[in-house]
Amino acid sequence: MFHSSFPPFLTIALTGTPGTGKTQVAKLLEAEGYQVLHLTEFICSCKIPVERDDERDCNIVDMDSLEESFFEYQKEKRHDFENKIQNMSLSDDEFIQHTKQPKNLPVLLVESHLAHCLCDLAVVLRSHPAVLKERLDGRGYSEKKVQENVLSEAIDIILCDCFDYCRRVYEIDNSSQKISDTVSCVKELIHALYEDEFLKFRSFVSQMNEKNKCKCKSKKQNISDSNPAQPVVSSGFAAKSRQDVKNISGQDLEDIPLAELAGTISVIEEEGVVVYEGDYDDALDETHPVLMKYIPGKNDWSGLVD
Ligand SMILES: Nc1ncnc2c1ncn2[C@@H]1O[C@H](COP(=O)(O)OP(=O)(O)O)[C@@H](O)[C@H]1O
Repeated sequence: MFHSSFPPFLTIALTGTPGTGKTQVAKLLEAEGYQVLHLTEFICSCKIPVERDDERDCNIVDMDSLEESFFEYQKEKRHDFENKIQNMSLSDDEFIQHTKQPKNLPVLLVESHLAHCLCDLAVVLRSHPAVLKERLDGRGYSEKKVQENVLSEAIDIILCDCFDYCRRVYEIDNSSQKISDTVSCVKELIHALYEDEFLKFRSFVSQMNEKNKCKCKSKKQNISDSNPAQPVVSSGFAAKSRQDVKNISGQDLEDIPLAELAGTISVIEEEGVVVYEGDYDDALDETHPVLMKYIPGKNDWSGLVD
């Protein structure tokens, strides 16, 4: 019999271009009791090797070393969670109720523009380039650094990156939101995501038991196999605001090979919306990432919860 005594413990990336609000949102969630890892602080406290790139005015982190330390940390967090629920005997419904309390939600939210490289689920905070520029101008960054970040947001660099690493990707556009609304969006999303992963996991376990198949390779892989292949549509700032971005950053997007910047995913513009059509197979073990745009109060979770 396939047996799993513990429900899943998830790590979810809270990622986005600098200035999109990751740190502030994560701090507010932490204050409510959610488990948050601020990756920049973690990199310092674990003494992960970092090289300075003076030309681009940024730090380059040794990702192998970061991965190693992060997976150890994640393992500890999962063990803590398993120890906590070890002696509770809750039905599935009771367990889901239990997780409604932030401190009981078995989710580690990892906040950083690198977080999606370490997690297989991602929430991407997005801000319109004009809004982002205003926020970054107030930070005392060099003009070049502001331009680079604004451009990166305009052409969905972080979002595209997420498709290389994550099996489920969600974006929240906070350009015209109050920060408290963004926090509510993230909360609703991570609870719904947990419930969905939990139900899929349970259904997987019972299917395995029914069929009495012990040969499953990995729980995670099988759960993600049930995601349907879908074309992915982004908020497409690049397409909507080519001229805006040119005005703001002084760079002409016409000169930039978008598909090249977007890595393995080719970018096609269709009627003002950027459609990503990708051959994700190599990067994602034949699974297809699912991108959902979060619209406050309007999301239909039926596509998410089976
Ligand atoms: N809806 C919003 N969501 C997130 N941040 C917002 C929002 N509106 C304004 N902000 C402001 O944008 C800034 C984002 O900064 P920060 O959280 O440090 O971004 P990051 O960590 O992504 O670099 C903060 O000053 C925050 O108060």
